[in-house]
Amino acid sequence: MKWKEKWRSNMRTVTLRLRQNPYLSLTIIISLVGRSDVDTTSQWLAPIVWEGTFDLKMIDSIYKPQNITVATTIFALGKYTRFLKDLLESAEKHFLVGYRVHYYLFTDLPDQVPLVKLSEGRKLSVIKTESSNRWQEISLRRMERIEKLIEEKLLHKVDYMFSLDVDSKFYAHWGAESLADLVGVVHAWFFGSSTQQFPYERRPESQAYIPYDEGDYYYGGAVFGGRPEKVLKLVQTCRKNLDIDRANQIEALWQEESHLNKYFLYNKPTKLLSPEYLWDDIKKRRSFMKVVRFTQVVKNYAEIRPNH
Ligand SMILES: CC(=O)N[C@H]1[C@@H](OP(=O)(O)OP(=O)(O)OC[C@H]2O[C@@H](n3ccc(=O)[nH]c3=O)[C@H](O)[C@@H]2O)O[C@H](CO)[C@H](O)[C@@H]1O
Ligand SMILES: [Mn+2]
Repeated sequence: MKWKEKWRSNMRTVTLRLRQNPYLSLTIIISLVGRSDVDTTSQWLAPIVWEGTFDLKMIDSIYKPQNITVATTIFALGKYTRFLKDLLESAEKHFLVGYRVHYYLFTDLPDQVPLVKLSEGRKLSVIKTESSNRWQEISLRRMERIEKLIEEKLLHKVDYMFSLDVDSKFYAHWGAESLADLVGVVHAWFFGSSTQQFPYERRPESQAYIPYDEGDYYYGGAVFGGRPEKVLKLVQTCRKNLDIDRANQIEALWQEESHLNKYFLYNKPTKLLSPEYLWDDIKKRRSFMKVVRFTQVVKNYAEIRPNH
């Protein structure tokens, strides 16, 4: 066969394969052009994880042989227990599949924890926790509870950890590409906004204060993680600053999320997860979102929270 004929026949096969598998075409296009539509590194050269920026096979070949365990804290107090079933079931389908995951579930209502079948190597521990009559308090006290858990159970025992909001659901793959020393997620609603528009705490009286001329990203409080010793420093600092604020009778605009943003401003995350890792069901899908991996589900705030 002449080389021209051979070339034509090869191209016919490639075209046919691509037609049969549109996902393959998309993967090839993304890998050819990369992600020129979004930033894939921060100014301090931390990767920002987007679909099309990582080779999963390569990543799994690094982490799988290490037989790592990833602890995951979830708080479900009061009526928020209703989110557990969907969150856990979807996590078993998409979250670090094939890895050891230990869910630590904090709740005041252990009886309402649904029975969800966990895959091999995965387990769930329930930690009985007192509730509060203010949702703000429930949310921000996660910091001190995670601090205690790390000190008592996680330090030097697990490799990585995440804290996840319970009013959430996984829709697609979330794997080992998300692991690093210190991990934050870029908040979907403030991705692309100017730093002046970020809802950082702007009152100098609060420990979470960030002046208008500072800032780089706005991180969501719903997802953070990393190595236990790094997360310990984070939650400990936030807890101390929350204590000082409490003594001064001031509560930051977005509670612990404001303190988290202050911490990340001066202690940069080593990996940033794109809004693929924290989208919102009520938010219109944008063209840069090739995949939605994890989202906040719709909730009726007035009905579900203990206060408004
Ligand atoms: C998407 C995102 O980044 N969300 C953050 C945002 O609002 P959200 O509206 O997401 O806050 P939220 O009502 O989901 O509360 C945060 C979390 O606290 C827990 N919870 C809260 C109330 C309750 O009655 N029972 C209960 O268990 C639960 O785990 C929930 O996921 O701001 C909060 C602080 O103001 C937190 O930083 C959230 O992580
Ligand atoms: Mn939430």
